[in-house]
Amino acid sequence: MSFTDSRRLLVEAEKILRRAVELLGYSEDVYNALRFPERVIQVKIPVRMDDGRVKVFIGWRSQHNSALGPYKGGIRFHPAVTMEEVIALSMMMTWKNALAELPYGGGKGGVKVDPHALSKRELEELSRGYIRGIYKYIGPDADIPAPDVYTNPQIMAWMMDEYYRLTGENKLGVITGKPKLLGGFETRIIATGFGVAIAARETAKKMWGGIEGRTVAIQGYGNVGYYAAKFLHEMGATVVAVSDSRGGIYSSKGLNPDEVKQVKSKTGSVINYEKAEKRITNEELLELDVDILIPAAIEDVITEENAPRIKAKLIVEGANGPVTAAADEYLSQRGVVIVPDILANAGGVIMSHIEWVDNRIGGWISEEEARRRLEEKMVRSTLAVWEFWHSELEPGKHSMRDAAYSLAVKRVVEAMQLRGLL
Ligand SMILES: NC(=O)C1=CN([C@@H]2O[C@H](COP(=O)(O)OP(=O)(O)OC[C@H]3O[C@@H](n4cnc5c(N)ncnc54)[C@H](OP(=O)(O)O)[C@@H]3O)[C@@H](O)[C@H]2O)C=CC1
Ligand SMILES: O=C(O)CCC(=O)C(=O)O
Repeated sequence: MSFTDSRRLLVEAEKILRRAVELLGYSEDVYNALRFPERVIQVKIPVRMDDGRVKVFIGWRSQHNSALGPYKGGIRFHPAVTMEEVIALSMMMTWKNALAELPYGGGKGGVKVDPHALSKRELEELSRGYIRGIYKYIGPDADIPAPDVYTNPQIMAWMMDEYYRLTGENKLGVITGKPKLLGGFETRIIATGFGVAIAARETAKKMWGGIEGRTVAIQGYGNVGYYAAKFLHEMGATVVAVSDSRGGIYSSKGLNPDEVKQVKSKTGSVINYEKAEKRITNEELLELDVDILIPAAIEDVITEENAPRIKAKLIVEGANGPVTAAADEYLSQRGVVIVPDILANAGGVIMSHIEWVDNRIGGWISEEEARRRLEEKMVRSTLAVWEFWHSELEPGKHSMRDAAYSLAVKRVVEAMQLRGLL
């Protein structure tokens, strides 16, 4: 399991798109019109390190499709980021934004770097350098970045400020996921994990009548994994296992997500939580006999190889691309319900949209209102996909991913047709 084979994510994204295009009865021309990004910007970022030498980092911004509005999607700082990975993630943003009925196209950014190895000053230099490379192509009506893996509100603040220095335009809406003082919302921090928990709860209601008492295993204890655990625990589910990059822990009676978080903050990893019954590996976590499995770390963790050993009846994709197309088909045919990433983890971008609207109208939306709208939209999207799956497709033959992609791809194609692009 690693970020390394990143070409694979693009291959997977193309496979899923092809399946949706075929299901919708569109031609090869339509597939090609949707497959390639509209623009990919490569950025070379020289950073003066604390020891005096200049180190060069490479980053990208992929702008996949703008039929429904400005490009929108996060920026990832990770040592294994590649251009292909960023393109694949930007394509997934196109479908995610369309499915959530947001007025956005899809974009994504990434810098190949281990941010944990940088000092605060070096990280600021890198963040500002990235914006110097892409500022001509972004803006509140052009492309609106946000946080993703290993980026955070402070990084968004530096990036927004750099945009202002370069353009003279102090536009808060150029970037979302900012600190509260700079037009952000505290709700953005919890939004993706909260949304994952809502998608799980609504699907569990359909499958079992409710989520109370259902056992849950979560891979990844960062922004998405921790808040998914916290809210599922509050909803009455039993979180029996969690993990991070150093491994996982298991407790049959359930873990307290906040206590585990405190231990991780103090010691660096969930594995140091002493009240757990035992330590487990990330591979073991995925194969636990639980009701609900939430991969919320990295892509491609459930593949043809381990799919036969997966025991969960419901998988909710917190991460982007954690289940390969082949594993999705195999598990769906076995009756496992998989809530796809473009639906399950849309809470982050839904909240980003609320922040962007608020920035443009001068700051009127309260945290309470934002959270209410976020929950309402997540419930509506989840139920819409479920209903479409059951009324228009054949569960068993088609997966919930097929339903979500059909709805999303159709919206993008229709927008392109209206614009005269198809
Ligand atoms: N943040 C957001 O709003 C959104 C995020 N996503 C997706 O969710 C996923 C997680 O993002 P996010 O929570 O923000 O990222 P974070 O950087 O906050 O957390 C990532 C977590 O994954 C863990 N991890 C990293 N590598 C591995 C590995 N090889 N095995 C197991 N765990 C690993 C990390 O461990 P450690 O703590 O030890 O570093 C960390 O706990 C990504 O796919 C991202 O694209 C999707 C939509 C929105
Ligand atoms: O909030 C945003 O715009 C970023 C969301 C994102 O990158 C994602 O959903 O993967």
